[in-house]
Amino acid sequence: MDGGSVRASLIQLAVSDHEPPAERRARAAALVRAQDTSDLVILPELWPLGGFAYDAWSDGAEPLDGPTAEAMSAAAKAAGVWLHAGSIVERDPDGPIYNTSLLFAPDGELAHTYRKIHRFGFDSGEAVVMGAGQEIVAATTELGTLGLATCYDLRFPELFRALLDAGAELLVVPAAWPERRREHWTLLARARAVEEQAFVLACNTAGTHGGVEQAGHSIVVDPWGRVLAEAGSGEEVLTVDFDPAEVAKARVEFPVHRDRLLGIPAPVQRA
Ligand SMILES: O=C(O)CCC(=O)C(=O)O
Repeated sequence: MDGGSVRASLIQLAVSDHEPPAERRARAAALVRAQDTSDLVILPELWPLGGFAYDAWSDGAEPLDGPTAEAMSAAAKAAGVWLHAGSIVERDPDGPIYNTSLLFAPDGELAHTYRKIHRFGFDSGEAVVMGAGQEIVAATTELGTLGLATCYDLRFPELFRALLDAGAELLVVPAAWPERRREHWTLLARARAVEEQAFVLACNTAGTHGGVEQAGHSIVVDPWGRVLAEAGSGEEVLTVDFDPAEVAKARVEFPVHRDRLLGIPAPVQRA
């Protein structure tokens, strides 16, 4: 952090079916280590196995001290950054598998985890084979308070309102969002930034896996809904500098949250 400014790097990793997870893990770790001038580094959702590679999840699931966590902890420490390492398929020895995000501190400690609350897939995939997270996670760091959400969560404004109430200033959203609905991705990222008057740092996947082309277009939006940076479709590292103090300033300058109706009146029944 330099004079109030935070540098964030979003690693929009390409995920394909032909790259073995161990190779992708080594590649991701090298990319994280290279971001040693950043304060915060972010990877996408389920990048070790693939967000749509359902068949690989059961065998490839890993515990919170598994190979991905180990590699990411070492990479965060080597680069000296806060690392939101995207999410893994977490094997809970006492329960189902989960879509779990990992946040590492600059000393390599696993500071927070977040199990995705809204599972995507309706009657298939994640919605069927994974457990749902039950906890809202807002992580206090020297960069600001990070509100954690994952991919499909972006469609549920009530989660982001709860993150606001928990103090979130930077909303971090790793994703494996398909190209087919790319307009929704950028629109919802901006909507959440405007509603919560917060920065949104949304890191998507590139490439094609499990037969699903990914949208890329990772995006960083400021509390006024302005797009500070947006990636293209392929693999890239999107780096942006911003001042987290802009959140408090925006909330004072345009104090919309003051007008929240916490007890919305019941609908009027008409005969
Ligand atoms: O909501 C969408 O359109 C995509 C969500 C998704 O792909 C996911 O949550 O993994």
